[in-house]
Amino acid sequence: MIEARGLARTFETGRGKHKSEVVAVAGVDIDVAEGEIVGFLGPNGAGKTTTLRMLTTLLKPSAGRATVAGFDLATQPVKVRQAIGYVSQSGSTSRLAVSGSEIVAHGRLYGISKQQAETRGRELFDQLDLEGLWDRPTKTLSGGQRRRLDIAMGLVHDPRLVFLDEPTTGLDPQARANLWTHISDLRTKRGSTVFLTTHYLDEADALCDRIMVIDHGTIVASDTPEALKRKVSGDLVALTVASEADVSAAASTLATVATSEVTTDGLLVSARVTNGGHAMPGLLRALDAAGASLDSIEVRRPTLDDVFLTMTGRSLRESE
Ligand SMILES: Nc1ncnc2c1ncn2[C@@H]1O[C@H](COP(=O)(O)OP(=O)(O)OP(=O)(O)O)[C@@H](O)[C@H]1O
Repeated sequence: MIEARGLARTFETGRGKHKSEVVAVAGVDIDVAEGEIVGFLGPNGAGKTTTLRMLTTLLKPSAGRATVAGFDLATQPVKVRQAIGYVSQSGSTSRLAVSGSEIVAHGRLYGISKQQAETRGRELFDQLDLEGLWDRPTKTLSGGQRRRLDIAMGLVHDPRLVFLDEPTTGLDPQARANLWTHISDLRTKRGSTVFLTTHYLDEADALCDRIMVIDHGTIVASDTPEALKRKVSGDLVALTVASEADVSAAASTLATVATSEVTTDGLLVSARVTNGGHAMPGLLRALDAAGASLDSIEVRRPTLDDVFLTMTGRSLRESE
């Protein structure tokens, strides 16, 4: 569905002697198969939106080439546009419009008849939990309803490939989880391929078959969420000791089973351990024998944030 090679974009900023270049996307290769839900993850300013805007023909690449939905980005941009749906970060619904007429007008822009657009629009309202809102002014919709209307607009011409730019930003947790269900339904009920950007790790984890991580305009990882997490060696074991006097005994005992360096922060002593749950009984006995008193112990499976940390040396949350 998407095959991009060396896709790059630089921007010129400033004037005269203040002129400089910003490398927004440094040359990325992207492959997305039919029916996949792929998440494009990265901190603010990493190059997600710029990549999406290039793939949707809204921005000319400075270098590289791509085929999108079977058409060449450079030579067949109109065909690409007709074959894809794009839901931007800010959405495209006017606040002054009425929901149903907005979607019909949008369908007309794609060259489908008024009647076809109305039939498709009502079907999408049904699928996206917007029943009863056809005649409602868009300004009276809740944030979640408005976002789902944006998605319906992006789907009215029945595209095989849908691009969603940060679909759940600004929604409350319940509306986000609800939208995730609708996004996975796009694949199961409509057979759509979905390429979405997000900075929410839980969203990428819950929704995507595959995740591509972009940082400073370069793709630093691309795999299933599970495979990415497996690349981080070991679970995090975090011990909170009872007093400062226990720190050194706890640290040296943890070091005997750790696969990473042991770090200490106040009363917290932590390290990565292969199969943390399995190592726990032996570790507790050894801590006891070493005379280290504990307040609490936590074993945490690697998260996508740990993946980002391993790949880039900083936390995705920090970099935001
Ligand atoms: N029109 C422009 N002119 C100059 N610089 C730009 C322009 N558009 C984007 N950039 C720069 O390119 C880089 C990538 O921006 P982009 O919007 O693609 O990031 P992003 O990953 O989508 O970020 P966010 O999560 O904040 O939306 C940033 O440094 C940004 O400031």
